[in-house]
Amino acid sequence: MNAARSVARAIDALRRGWPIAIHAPGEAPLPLLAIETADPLGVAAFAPGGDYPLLISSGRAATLKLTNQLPAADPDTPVAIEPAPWLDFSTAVALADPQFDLATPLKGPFRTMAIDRPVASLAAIRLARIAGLLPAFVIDGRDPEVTIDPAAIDRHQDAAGLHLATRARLPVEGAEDAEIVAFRSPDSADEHVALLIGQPNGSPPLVRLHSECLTGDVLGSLKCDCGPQLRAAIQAIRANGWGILLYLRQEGRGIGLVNKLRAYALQDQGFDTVDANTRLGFAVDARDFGVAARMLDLLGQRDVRLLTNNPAKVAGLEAAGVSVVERVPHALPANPHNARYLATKRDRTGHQL
Ligand SMILES: Nc1nc2c(ncn2[C@@H]2O[C@H](COP(=O)(O)OP(=O)(O)OP(=O)(O)O)[C@@H](O)[C@H]2O)c(=O)[nH]1
Ligand SMILES: [Zn+2]
Repeated sequence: MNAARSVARAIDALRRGWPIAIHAPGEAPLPLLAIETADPLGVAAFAPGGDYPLLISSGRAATLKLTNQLPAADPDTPVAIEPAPWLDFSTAVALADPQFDLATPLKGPFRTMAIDRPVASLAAIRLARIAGLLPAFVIDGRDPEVTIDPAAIDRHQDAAGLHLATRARLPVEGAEDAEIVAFRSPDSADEHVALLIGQPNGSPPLVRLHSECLTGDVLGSLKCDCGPQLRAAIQAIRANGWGILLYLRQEGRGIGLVNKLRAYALQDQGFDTVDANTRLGFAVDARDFGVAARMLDLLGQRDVRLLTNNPAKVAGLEAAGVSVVERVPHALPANPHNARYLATKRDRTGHQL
């Protein structure tokens, strides 16, 4: 089966609570069922013996103190938990979902076990993020119908298939001469867009990489700085003469809307934006700026002036072959609701604010 189709089928199955199996070359198949969408009947059908191991990510395992270590350098690193008589469905949910961490003490003890299918296990954690689900699975049940090769999941992340789909004039507030360009890829359903503002004048464009933030961009959330940054970027590009705003469909720094809102719920409990992502089992920043580099390439731009406070964006673009000739700061005034978020970005994720 075509790789893109197999990823789409696997995502669909996981989101419906159906099992899938990951077949990595040279490894035994890894059957799995996402805990978030499972129910007791589904688990009983998948693992009729009632004795099943779980697979979670290292950040979640470190939060649960299941490993005597900090999260692994690659936060997608998988950790397997041994079957135990007290590991029932509600305990599996508690291991997967941090929302009740503070309220309910976990039954236990839980022991980790060696990962015998490392390629498939890592692919499972990545697939959960792509599907917008918590990275936690019941594993080693009955061999399911839907199967997927980890190479298909890697391809899903690859920007090479991205192409220009269409373009049109789009007058926007602050830039009435703008043009919108939409991109598509056969490997992923995300439709990224670029807003081209002003006319090229021979100098490198002023570029803003904006990651989707439904709450900030559309609803006017005061918890982050996305909405004001989006509008200020259009103004700054217009004032510069010309440039490009890339609107990247990487909601929640790449973990998806629902997981971002789970992170917000953890922030309501007092965790900061960094620890909230880790408790959920995700990387602090799961974005891939290769997509942005490919869009710039398709627009014929290899040298850019980048509007950002985030050195990781500069590094990510450079690693993907774009030359960032200048970083232009893009800080906006704080409000009482986002002051801590901005301070965390400055103190913990290297933002130059
Ligand atoms: N996971 C998570 N994502 C968040 C949170 N707050 C905002 N975001 C997401 O962060 C992204 C916005 O980050 P950006 O403004 O593009 O980038 P940045 O890394 O802050 O760097 P700048 O270019 O300096 O703004 C959007 O996808 C938001 O949805 C949060 O608390 N948790
Ligand atoms: Zn935001």
